[in-house]
Amino acid sequence: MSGESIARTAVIVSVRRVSEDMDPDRAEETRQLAEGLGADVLQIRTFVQRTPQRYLLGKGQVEELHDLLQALRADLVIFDSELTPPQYRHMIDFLESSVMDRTRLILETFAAHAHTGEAKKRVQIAERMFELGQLRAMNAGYDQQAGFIGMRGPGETLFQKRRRAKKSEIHDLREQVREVDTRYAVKTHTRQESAIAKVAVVGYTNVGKSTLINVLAGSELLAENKLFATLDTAARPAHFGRQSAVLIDTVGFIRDLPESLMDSFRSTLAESRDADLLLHVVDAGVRDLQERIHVVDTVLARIGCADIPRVLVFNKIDTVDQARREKVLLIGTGFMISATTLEGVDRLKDHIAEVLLRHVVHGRYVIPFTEPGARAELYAGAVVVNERLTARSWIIEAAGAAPGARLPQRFLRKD
Ligand SMILES: Nc1nc2c(ncn2[C@@H]2O[C@H](COP(=O)(O)OP(=O)(O)OP(=O)(O)O)[C@@H](O)[C@H]2O)c(=O)[nH]1
Ligand SMILES: [Mg+2]
Repeated sequence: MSGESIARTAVIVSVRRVSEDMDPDRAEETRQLAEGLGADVLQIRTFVQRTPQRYLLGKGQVEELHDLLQALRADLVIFDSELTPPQYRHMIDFLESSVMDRTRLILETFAAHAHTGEAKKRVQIAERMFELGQLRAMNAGYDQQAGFIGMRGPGETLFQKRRRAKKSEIHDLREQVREVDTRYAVKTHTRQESAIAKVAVVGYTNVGKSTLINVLAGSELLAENKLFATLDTAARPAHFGRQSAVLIDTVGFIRDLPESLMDSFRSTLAESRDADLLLHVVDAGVRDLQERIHVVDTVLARIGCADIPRVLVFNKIDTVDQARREKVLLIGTGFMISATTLEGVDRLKDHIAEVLLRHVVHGRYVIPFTEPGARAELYAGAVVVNERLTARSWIIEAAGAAPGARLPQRFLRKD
């Protein structure tokens, strides 16, 4: 896998069982992924699988696909599902063109968008793990085909050699990102101690997470109309009323996110785990909105974020008509906004301020000059809104402290 764009003419193939409906959203998403890598998609072709096929498509269907590729002069065929290693090999042999499946397409997309050293290494880990999985599956397949389970043939030795090489590559790469993973852990820990509220912006890919953070924090994170534009998490300070918070931009999710990517990006994804609040951003304009919400909820649960307070944000509301707005409201309670026209953004900000306030110990502290340690504690554990001096003390107004922060409560004046 190169990570370079695949400037080619492509046909997307969607295979469904007789009992299944065509899933146009999935095929469309595959098209977006392919186009994001520079492919020119000539056609989306659906095949119906009447009986389970060892090679996904029947003999006649593979011939039909072969002829279609020739007629269109397409040099790449993309399956919008995952192929098993034997299916993949079979398609390459029979179709005489390059073959990709959904997993490879997503891996390529990540590879193409990885700009930092860290992201590049994580993608490499995912690629090696994917290849290792393919090796294992192929080996198991050969064993079954040849019927010599347990026999030590030359093929097995080669397999073992390759497997060892992959494993050692994965080990080395993991060592290289371990330091970064530790830094994540330390950062999380420090932030918990300083008790500045943390708001993680999560959601399906391309819904406008980075754009929303830029609006809320006045930042300039990369935001573009591409799936997986963001591959590194980023933190940006923002203010909601008198509350300070850190906004966290995160890697987007997608249905069937390859396991290997899920694994190698786990620590980045888990950045959201100690958030005080999750903004789950969705694109109000997509048809499969509910399914996408479900995909995101499932991943959030898997990475340990199920119990964090959550706000649904229906973004891109500028792209939908009134009828759709009403439909969206039936899907769930949330905020309708547009991160580009800014409609609804102020209401969302007020709501975030309110939620953060619920977490906050807000008060006026009178700390004598003889207790500089208490003043330091307050600065570390809360957001200082105002400070003035009298002859003997600091009078400090503080907010923004999360529950559990160590604050010099003995100096708190309740008035
Ligand atoms: N029309 C419209 N477009 C928007 C809105 N918000 C974001 N966009 C566009 O949607 C595209 C994706 O925005 P990003 O902010 O990169 O989305 P993301 O969720 O961070 O995407 P990934 O990092 O790729 O997962 C960009 O082209 C944005 O300009 C909106 O409210 N309305
Ligand atoms: Mg982004």
